[in-house]
Amino acid sequence: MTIRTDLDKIPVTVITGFLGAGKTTLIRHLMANPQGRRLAVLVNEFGTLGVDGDILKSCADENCPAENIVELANGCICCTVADDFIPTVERLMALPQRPEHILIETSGLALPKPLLKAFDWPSIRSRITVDGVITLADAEAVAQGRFASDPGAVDAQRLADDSLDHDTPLAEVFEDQLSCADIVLLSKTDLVNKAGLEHARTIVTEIAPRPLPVLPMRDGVIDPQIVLGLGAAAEDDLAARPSHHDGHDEHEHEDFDSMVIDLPEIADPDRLVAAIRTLAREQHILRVKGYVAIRGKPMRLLLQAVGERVRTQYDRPWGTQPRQTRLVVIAEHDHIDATAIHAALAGQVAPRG
Ligand SMILES: Nc1nc2c(ncn2[C@@H]2O[C@H](COP(=O)(O)OP(=O)(O)OP(=O)(O)O)[C@@H](O)[C@H]2O)c(=O)[nH]1
Repeated sequence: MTIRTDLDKIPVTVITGFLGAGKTTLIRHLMANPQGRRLAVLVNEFGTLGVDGDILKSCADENCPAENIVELANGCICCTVADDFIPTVERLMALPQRPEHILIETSGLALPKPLLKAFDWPSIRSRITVDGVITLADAEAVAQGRFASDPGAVDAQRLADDSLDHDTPLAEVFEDQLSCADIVLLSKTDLVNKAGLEHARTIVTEIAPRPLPVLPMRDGVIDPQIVLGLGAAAEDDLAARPSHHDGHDEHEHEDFDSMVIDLPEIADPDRLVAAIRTLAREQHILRVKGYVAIRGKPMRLLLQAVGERVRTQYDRPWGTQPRQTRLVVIAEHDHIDATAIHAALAGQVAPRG
């Protein structure tokens, strides 16, 4: 273990990437393989339901106890810097057992650059340095052109020129996240073949404003020595990380909406999954996550959907908690039809009695 004095800056790794790219899965892996470091984790979610924080707290151990895992829910880390983010980081630094490395998971819709700028704040700058920005990109989604439909036309120049802003909101977030990266991890390699992986790599390379290491990753498994300890001091290197929102103090999240759906017990998990797949196709849903109460099952079902890919897992008994289904749904604002989504999910509720 490294010996640290109070004069040493605490390294922070920012883990970013679009909704559902696998950020929480990577952090779980890093928590399980901390390389002797005492960790703290700050997780930011777009929706109001703290699913990621809950998942991470269930992995707490002596290297990263539950009090070292904090959530900034219902927001965008980049817009709440002064009010929420800085005080939270200061709280982490004041823990009796000072963390030796802090991992920050941004929400999948956050632009990482305003966050990097926060590390320039006087109270933070002298005590923390951004060791690196790790950007995850879902290899299958990228290869299918879900972010940049015409990769040949993607020109890094456009990032610097507001007048050429023809991007979709999805593409803008994706490009900003790549622009900030020190390393790009192409996640979910099990869902693509070799050609798909190479295609995704080409798209990322064309979008990135400078040459970057692009590494494949499955189920969050990567040698922590590759992603931690980069010493990038990203806060000193902002100009090399262009953003669509450079020059704007504020940015809007109106392009995306989240809704929380509360329901009683669900009859059949397979039919619920099928209904979510149909919704993802027809309502352009980007992400669904939360907990489901299945009639007759003592365990709660953790449900995660990224586009049409749905994963479920019974994670723990309900115990004394009310058996209630609660899902957060995130979609593009122009496409979301809250009534249709609610009706389709309510159709899966178990009949009374
Ligand atoms: N097939 C496959 N699924 C994966 C892999 N990594 C993560 N997933 C799944 O993808 C879903 C989203 O993973 P998360 O780690 O929650 O993604 P995230 O980026 O933290 O999601 P948000 O915080 O909502 O943006 C989960 O169902 C994971 O189990 C992988 O390598 N392969």
